[in-house]
Amino acid sequence: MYLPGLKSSIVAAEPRVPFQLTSRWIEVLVDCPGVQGIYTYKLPAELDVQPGDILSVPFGTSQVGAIAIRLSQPPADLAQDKIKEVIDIVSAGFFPSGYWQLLNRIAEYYYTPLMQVIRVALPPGLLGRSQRRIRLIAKADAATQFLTPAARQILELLQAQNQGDYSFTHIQRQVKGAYRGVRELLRSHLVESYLEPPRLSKPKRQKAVTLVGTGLESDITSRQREILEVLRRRGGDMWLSELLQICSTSSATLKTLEQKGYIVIQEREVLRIAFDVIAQDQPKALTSAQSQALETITQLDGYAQVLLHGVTGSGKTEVYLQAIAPLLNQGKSALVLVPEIGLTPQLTDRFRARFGNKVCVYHSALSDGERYDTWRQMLTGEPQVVIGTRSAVFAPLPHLGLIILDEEHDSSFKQDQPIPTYHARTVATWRAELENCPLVLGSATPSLETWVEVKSENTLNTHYLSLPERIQSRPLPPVEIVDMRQELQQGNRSIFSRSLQGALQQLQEREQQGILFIHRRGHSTFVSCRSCGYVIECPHCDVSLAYHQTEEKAPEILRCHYCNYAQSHPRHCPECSSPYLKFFGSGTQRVAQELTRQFPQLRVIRFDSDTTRTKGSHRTLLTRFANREADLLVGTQMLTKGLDLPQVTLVGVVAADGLLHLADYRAAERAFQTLTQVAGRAGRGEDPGRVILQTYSPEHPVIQAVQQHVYEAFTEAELQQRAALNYPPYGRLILLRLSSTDPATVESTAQQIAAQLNTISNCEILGPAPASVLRVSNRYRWQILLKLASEIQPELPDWEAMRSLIPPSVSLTIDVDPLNFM
Ligand SMILES: Nc1ncnc2c1ncn2[C@@H]1O[C@H](COP(=O)(O)OP(=O)(O)OP(=O)(O)O)[C@@H](O)[C@H]1O
Ligand SMILES: [Zn+2]
Ligand SMILES: [Zn+2]
Repeated sequence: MYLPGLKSSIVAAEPRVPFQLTSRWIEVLVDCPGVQGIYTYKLPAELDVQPGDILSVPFGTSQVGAIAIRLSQPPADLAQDKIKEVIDIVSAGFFPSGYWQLLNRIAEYYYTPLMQVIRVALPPGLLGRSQRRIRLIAKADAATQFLTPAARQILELLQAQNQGDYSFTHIQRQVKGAYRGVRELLRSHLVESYLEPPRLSKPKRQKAVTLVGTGLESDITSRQREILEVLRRRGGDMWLSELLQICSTSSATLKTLEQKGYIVIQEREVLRIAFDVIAQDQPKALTSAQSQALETITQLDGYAQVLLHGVTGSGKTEVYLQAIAPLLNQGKSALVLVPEIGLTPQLTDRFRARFGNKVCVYHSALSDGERYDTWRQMLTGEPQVVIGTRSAVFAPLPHLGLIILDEEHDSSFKQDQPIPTYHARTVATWRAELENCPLVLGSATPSLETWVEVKSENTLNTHYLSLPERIQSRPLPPVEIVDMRQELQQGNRSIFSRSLQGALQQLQEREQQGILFIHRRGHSTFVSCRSCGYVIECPHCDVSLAYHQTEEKAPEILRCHYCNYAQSHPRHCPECSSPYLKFFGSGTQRVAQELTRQFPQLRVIRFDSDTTRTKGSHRTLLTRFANREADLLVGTQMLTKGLDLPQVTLVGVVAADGLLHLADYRAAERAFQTLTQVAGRAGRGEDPGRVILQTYSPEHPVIQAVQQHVYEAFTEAELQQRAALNYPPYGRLILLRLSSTDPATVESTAQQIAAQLNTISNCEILGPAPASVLRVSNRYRWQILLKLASEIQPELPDWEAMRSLIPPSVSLTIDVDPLNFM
């Protein structure tokens, strides 16, 4: 089976099968406890079923709910008279029109079976928890004498009830032949059928701590006093779990305080989708660049792709907010996609301050219950704003008026695995097309893909909007580049240059705050023996183990950043027993320790994936920093994304080099984006900012471009190189990843597949080659990279056909438009 061309896929996703008038078939998704799959049913002639309708179908010995996905041909391997018939439509138009077209298009473009696409899109057990109900719609004065006895009996049953509304199962128990009876009543428009999502099972209760002390505490320790102080500063009322986390204290300590009468701990009800009360805020008076941008966006009618290119701190969020407000008044909804959940507390707070409880947050870290609640709220069709990470692009909002992708350049919008390996920006474009609404892509450092798409003159429906200045014409911070080779030559062996040391010294004196960016978490990237050169490696992966120590005297651990294997740090070299083991490369922990040593008075918060593992910890750490409980925030990549803290004046980049020398064709683009974004955190308030960028390659074009704040010049130069090598955005890439526990099988399979693919025209095949780290978690990994002219959907065998070439012990991922080449 071969796929149709790219351009036609939107059309191809629509059913264009020539149906006979008498028999039609439909593929439905059955999704009940224990069963999840796509099945084909026959359609009775009198039912007008559309994709997105909820149906009831016979399944085994019972009847279950199912979602109509697409009209189809009967499966070849089933006798037609064996195919069962759809019983009824339970709820017409349950999903927005075009939704299933979107999922089909994703399945096709990303070489993924539709079922796998549905799994990322829908919360599990959607239908299993819902209930079909029947209610009266008209006064039954006429025509009832023609009804069959069953239908009349049902009608009487409903009329006898106050609201004229019963569950279908109740009717079934009361009336014989309920199916036919209900169908008859539906056809005569006397009743309607609808699907009721389950009511919230049980309100969730959680412990809250309330301050009741007088402020005259005398019989408590200073530690306990500190806890009361934290509670007081936050208005005297906090969730227990939050207080425990912020104060790193135990329930026992809080119990003591309760016994002494300073606090009260009691259970309180929380909404499962909990949010703190946030002060209302009003729309701001826009700058002229903001007004121009807003005007263009609000005047759009139907599909359009808009790039909102605004330097860091130029007020893109305010434009989003004011573009959404009128939509809500028109009864429409908006979808806002953001890169990572660590970024969302601040952004969601801003949205909630403007739109209150019309805002829902949706991301993959929600529990099934929370995900389900949010879904239920979306399907009501009430105008609302959904903010979420990449999977929220599937949020089934009806009446979608606008899609926004904030920080559109960010690579966390791309899923590497499992399949479908979708990019939320690509899917958002299709979704906006299908819903006929605008898509706004916002960034200070747009991806080259978006830049080319919006800037090339022959595309219709694209708009380029620019916010070239910061709010209140604040300057972008000057970037000072420090050549670390010279520092060393001049006798400075510290990881901080003299310039950075001076700036750190000044922070506390001036009551300002700073951010230090480090490329890696952990302490050191690897440990090696000074006597024999042995490097300690992961037993399951072909990589060195990273050294972790959270603070001085804490346990020393070696950890694998690929498979998370951990062991304690050996005292002697496992190879030669020498005690001289040395650490190389510095991560966040090492930098934090070094800071404590050199600047003991400086209060530091570490912000990386090790310290933000638990739910709510991003928010907790950022709130502490915003409340000036620390002078310096030390962290990785996460710091670069959308933080808006006016009191931050200093940004330091400890070593830019780790970003510059990554071995993939996007390294320069990514390094430029990351460094520009992190630099953009400085000087967003009244006090001017300052950036100190330490590097061993000060002459590198990326470093130069970051210093001069020249996005466009950098981008044009980078695009020339991409064009010369036919890399994206000019050519397309598809990466096949193969892995197996058996090194020989995976290698030979990769070779066979590459040979098969060699027959595809217009396609260059690179590899097969072992992945840059061959073995991860004891699986050997090989890759085949396909390079294609842009706009061509290659005639790749479909997923099933490809799968059949591969022995069961080998796993395959087809990564379309890959960003990650590890
Ligand atoms: N018109 C305005 N008048 C006054 N303040 C504004 C205005 N618009 C935005 N701001 C404020 O300016 C600050 C920066 O805005 P915002 O965070 O939206 O910038 P941004 O463009 O998203 O930056 P980045 O890309 O760096 O995240 C915010 O504190 C915001 O409240
Ligand atoms: Zn050794
Ligand atoms: Zn490992």
